[in-house]
Formats: sequence, structure tokens, C-alpha cells
Amino acid sequence: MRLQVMSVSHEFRNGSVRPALEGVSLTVEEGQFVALVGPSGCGKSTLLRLCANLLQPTRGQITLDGQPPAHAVTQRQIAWLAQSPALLPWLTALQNVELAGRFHNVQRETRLSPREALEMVGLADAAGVYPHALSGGMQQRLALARLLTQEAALWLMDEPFAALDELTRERLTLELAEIWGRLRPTVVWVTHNIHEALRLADRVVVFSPAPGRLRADVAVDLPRPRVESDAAYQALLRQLRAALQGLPAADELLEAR
Ligand SMILES: Nc1ncnc2c1ncn2[C@@H]1O[C@H](COP(=O)(O)OP(=O)(O)OP(=O)(O)O)[C@@H](O)[C@H]1O
Repeated sequence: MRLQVMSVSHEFRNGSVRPALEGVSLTVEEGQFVALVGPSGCGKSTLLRLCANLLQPTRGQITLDGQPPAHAVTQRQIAWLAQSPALLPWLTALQNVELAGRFHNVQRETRLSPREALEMVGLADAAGVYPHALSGGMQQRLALARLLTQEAALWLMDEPFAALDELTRERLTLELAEIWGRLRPTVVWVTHNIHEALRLADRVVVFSPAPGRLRADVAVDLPRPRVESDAAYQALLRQLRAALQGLPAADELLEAR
């Protein structure tokens, strides 16, 4: 699914006017994995919510395969994963996945069965376990399995692994990169972690502090799995740090594309 964000600005108006995004234009091609990074409050989650039709832009336009996001929502083409896995505590792991599959794909044959999805995220042995008995990492894996059965064309991911410990987070990031490589949905991934962005994404988009504007758009042309010690990885890391810190190099990055 191709995502186009065209000159989008968004202001929250609860008593006062709070600009959250200003003049953001961005195209994410079908099957591309784009990470959004930027300081806290720069509007990353707002952009995801706009793409999911949970908010309407104050100015500008967003399209998914040329249609307004509402269309993709009714077609159940958008999957959402956030920090909190939002599992149903009275259902087992398998039942949680089954329920989501039924809800999202009433009329379609799913490519992945709930059991296959559990297997894919390494939870085959936990099918009969209730969410409270799963660790934080396992709960997030379960949420990922649920997302996989939805077969959505666009995955909107709002720091899905941010609440996990560093090791679990790294492991899940690698697993997710592998799953994405097999299914190739379009992904927009919000993160504070530039290593996570560099491990996963085809492109990293950097936002300025609030109200968020596009500060840099960096292609990550490195083979997967990405190796942190590679010189090319380190060069990209420096570019991203410079962009985040607002050094002059950031403007060059933006102009270079
Ligand atoms: N419902 C809302 N009403 C009013 N202001 C809001 C609302 N949601 C977000 N904001 C404001 O909009 C700005 C952008 O918020 P947003 O959550 O999109 O940022 P973010 O980049 O995702 O932040 P973080 O990295 O901390 O999650 C912030 O100033 C925030 O306070």
C-alpha cells in the first residue's frame, strides 16, 4: 500500500491552539519500511493517527493507494501496534489471535492461520496460556501474532517495543525484520531509538522539535541483517545524530534528496 502525506499540518484545539505538525510531505512506497524519529512531542504519533483516520489533518491531505485513509480502514487494510499490547485477559493466547483474525478478515481466506502466526513469533508452545502468565516480551509477540493474521497492507507501529528490556527489544526487532521480509507490508514505525531505526528501516525520516517538520530523510541502503560495526552503518548513525541535533549537516541531508 502506497502512503502519501501531502503538505499536512495538524493543530490540536482544546481551548488553546497547539500546532503538532507543520507542512509534512512524505511518500512511502508499497512494501517499504520507514522509521520516524524525532524528539518527544514532535508529532510522530499524531502522524500515525492521521494515517489511520483517527484524526483529520487541519491542512493538507493523506492518501493510501490514492484513496482517503477511511477507505483503507473499512477495507481493514490498516494494522496498529503500540506499546501496550491490549490483549483480552479472559482469552488464551491462541483465542486472542483467533478473535482478531475473525474480526478483521470475515470474508477472506487468511494466508496465515492463528497457529502459524503464533509459530512465527515463537509462541507455538504458549497457545493455551492466558496473557497474565506471559512476560512483557511474550505479550508483545502475541500482539504481533494478532497483527499478522489481519493481513493488513499497512502496519502503523507506535514504539511497539519501547516498554521492553533492551535484550528482548533487540531480539524482537530482529524477528520483526525477518517477518517483514517474508510478508513485505508497508510499515511506518515510530521510535526514539536510532539503532532500532537503522536495524529495521529502508528509510529513516527525522522530525524537528514541535511542531514537527521534516528535517531529514535518510535512505538506509545496507544489507540485512544490519551490522552495527560496519563503517557504512556508523556513517548513517552519525548522519542521523546530526539531523536530530539540528547540526548544519541536517539541512544538507534534506537537500541531498
Ligand atoms: N489529543 C491531544 N490534545 C491536545 N494536544 C495533543 C493531543 N495529542 C497530542 N497532543 C500534542 O501534540 C504534540 C505532538 O504529540 P505526539 O504524541 O504526536 O508526539 P510524539 O512525537 O509522538 O511524542 P512522543 O515521542 O513523546 O510519543 C504534543 O505537543 C502533544 O502534547
